[in-house]
Amino acid sequence: MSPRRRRPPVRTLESLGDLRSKSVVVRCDLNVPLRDGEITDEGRIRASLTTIRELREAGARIVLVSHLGRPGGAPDPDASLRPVAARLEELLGAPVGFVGETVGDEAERARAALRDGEVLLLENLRFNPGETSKDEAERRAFAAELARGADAFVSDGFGVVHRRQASVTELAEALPSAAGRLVAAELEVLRRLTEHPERPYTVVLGGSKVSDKLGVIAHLLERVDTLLIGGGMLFTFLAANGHRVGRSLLEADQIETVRGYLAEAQRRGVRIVLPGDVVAAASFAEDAEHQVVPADDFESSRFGAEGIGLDIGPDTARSFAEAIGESATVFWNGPMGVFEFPAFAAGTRAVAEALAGTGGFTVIGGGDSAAAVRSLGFDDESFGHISTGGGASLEYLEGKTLPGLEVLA
Ligand SMILES: Nc1ncnc2c1ncn2[C@@H]1O[C@H](COP(=O)(O)OP(=O)(O)O)[C@@H](O)[C@H]1O
Ligand SMILES: O=C(OP(=O)(O)O)[C@H](O)COP(=O)(O)O
Repeated sequence: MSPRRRRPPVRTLESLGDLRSKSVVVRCDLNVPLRDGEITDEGRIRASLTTIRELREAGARIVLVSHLGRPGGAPDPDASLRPVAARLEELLGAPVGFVGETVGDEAERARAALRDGEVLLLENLRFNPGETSKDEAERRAFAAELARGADAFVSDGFGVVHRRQASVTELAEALPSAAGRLVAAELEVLRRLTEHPERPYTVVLGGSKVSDKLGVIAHLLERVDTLLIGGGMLFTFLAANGHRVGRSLLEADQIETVRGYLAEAQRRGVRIVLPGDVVAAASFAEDAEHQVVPADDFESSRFGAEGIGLDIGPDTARSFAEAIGESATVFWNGPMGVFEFPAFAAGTRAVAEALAGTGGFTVIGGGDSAAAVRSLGFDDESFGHISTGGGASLEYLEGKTLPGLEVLA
């Protein structure tokens, strides 16, 4: 097992001193799922309230910043945070101002007009190329604009602490900075998973951010007993085992890497459970015709090579549930299928039921995973913890130093 670096604790709000009449920029992760402009899961908004309330009580002038989706550095009306401001105002029970830009004259005026305890939300950070630029100087320049006129920075967007982005890393360096209450609370739970996970320890991986998340497997193999692979991720594994996967999500350039993971797992005695059956659909659509097929013969469905895999099959769901039931610790990130379409939600539901039914310690991470279990009718209390960050918690669990935490140490 590779040596575990001890991670230094992050600075908390106390380190910022008296914030009365101070302008405080707060990085939240208000990246909520939207459908036809409606918020379908408001978990991340609710999770941000503790810090905002505390700063209001302290008399700070609060400037909230967040991203929503991946608009790619240019304005996109479908990714506006305006609906989030309206919902935040209701949940907070206090006015939340909104301006339709992140930086610029209008944003500056609104920031300067804030009085003690007032809250302003700026438009989507990712409408600006500087936010996600690979060039550090560009990120620094954008962070300097965000920092203008501010006295302090609070990092509370746990879902993005694994990103080296202007509002996460460079902004924290530009101002006196500290972790907010959400980030501190998330780290508290994740520490329990990294320091003394009770065994057997199972990690369930799915979702669609496959290229982001495949990389964590190398390090997870040093830490877990069992890995269950579903969601969009499973097809790269099937391809690595020589199977055809029609038009399913596939990271072709990762096939060799995945073969390496499979070999390494065998060497280490880690069990990687791959689906035995999957649901093939005629197209990526809510009402698509579909059929259960053996995972090793995906193109045998009536859709042939045109088929697209949208869920794990019922046998797989049963075997995943069994493995979860035998585990003392379970971490799950990424839905097992396209749960937003009821016809392809059964795998995700089965895994959620198994987690809810086990006596072990269970953690679910990720915006869509959290949205999935809530939309399927599970209470947050059915699980040990629901983390607001999927990629962030996975990278934390694999032992990485996360850039957004390093700058707060
Ligand atoms: N087989 C699949 N093909 C395409 N998308 C999938 C598949 N399985 C799950 N998904 C999608 O993955 C998305 C969530 O992925 P991701 O963002 O990685 O999870 P999280 O937000 O929980 O970290 C969901 O919108 C779901 O529809
Ligand atoms: O949804 C998020 O992450 P998650 O899907 O890993 O939970 C965060 O808002 C980060 O978004 P990003 O993966 O576009 O940087």
